[in-house]
Amino acid sequence: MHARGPHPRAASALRVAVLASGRGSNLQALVDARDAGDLAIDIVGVFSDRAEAPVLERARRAGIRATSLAPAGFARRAAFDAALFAAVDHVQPHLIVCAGYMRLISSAAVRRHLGRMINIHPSLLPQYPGLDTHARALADGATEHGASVHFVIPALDAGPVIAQARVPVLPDDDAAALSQRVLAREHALLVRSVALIADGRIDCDGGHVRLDRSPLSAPLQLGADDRLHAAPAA
Ligand SMILES: Nc1nc2c(c(=O)[nH]1)N[C@@H](CN(C=O)c1ccc(C(=O)N[C@@H](CCC(=O)O)C(=O)O)cc1)CN2
Ligand SMILES: NCC(=O)N[C@@H]1O[C@H](COP(=O)([O-])[O-])[C@@H](O)[C@H]1O
Repeated sequence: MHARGPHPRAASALRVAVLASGRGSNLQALVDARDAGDLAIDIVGVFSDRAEAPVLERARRAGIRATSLAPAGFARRAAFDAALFAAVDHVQPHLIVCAGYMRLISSAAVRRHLGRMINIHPSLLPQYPGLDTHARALADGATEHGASVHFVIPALDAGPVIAQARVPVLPDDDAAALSQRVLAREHALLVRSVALIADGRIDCDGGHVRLDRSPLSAPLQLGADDRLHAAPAA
């Protein structure tokens, strides 16, 4: 990939809001990369649907605004999403990162943020959208598994894929072992993907991922060097 000039927004860091429901190791990877000077982002807020999610404490420890909203307080999914994204929009993010956010986001909310919302998913999409991906891969006898970073569209886990990380499935793997091996690669995958967006090198145009303003023919691949590389020609 040839280096290009930074995005016109280079004067200010990419404002990133994170949506998460769980332990927050992917958020932590973004925080650590930011603090190490490896990622030019300003994490402007972390938002969760679960008040007890450990990700919120990670955010607070990092000095990041942490907000939770209980879906039980809303009659409909769309009403919950309207309230949640009103809080998200209030911090004016350039990019929203779903990092273990375990709710289907209503179409209206997705459409308002099309091209500005990404998700990290624990499978090699389009394989295994949805939940329980590791158990499903094992049940199928898959020999390879991994994670994908994709732009979010209304259809679940169906948006254009930016980058993937691949891991082997080992004969004695159970879902826990496989998920740990995948998770260990997710952190670099997410950091590098967000870095390309922050540098203005990756965007989404008409439902297609572009790298340096040219259509990306296949997802970038995370190498052993923890950097993203063009997929080998088929
Ligand atoms: N409209 C979209 N919303 C979301 C997407 C997306 O691509 N389009 N990605 C997800 C993240 N995700 C997988 O990566 C995912 C999240 C939630 C679910 C799901 O079935 N959730 C259930 C509740 C499950 C539970 O509470 O344990 C639900 O919302 O009813 C599947 C996949 C983020 N949202
Ligand atoms: N369908 C969405 C989904 O399953 N996302 C997955 O949730 C985990 C969150 O871990 P973390 O809270 O430690 O970042 C990650 O493995 C991520 O891929």
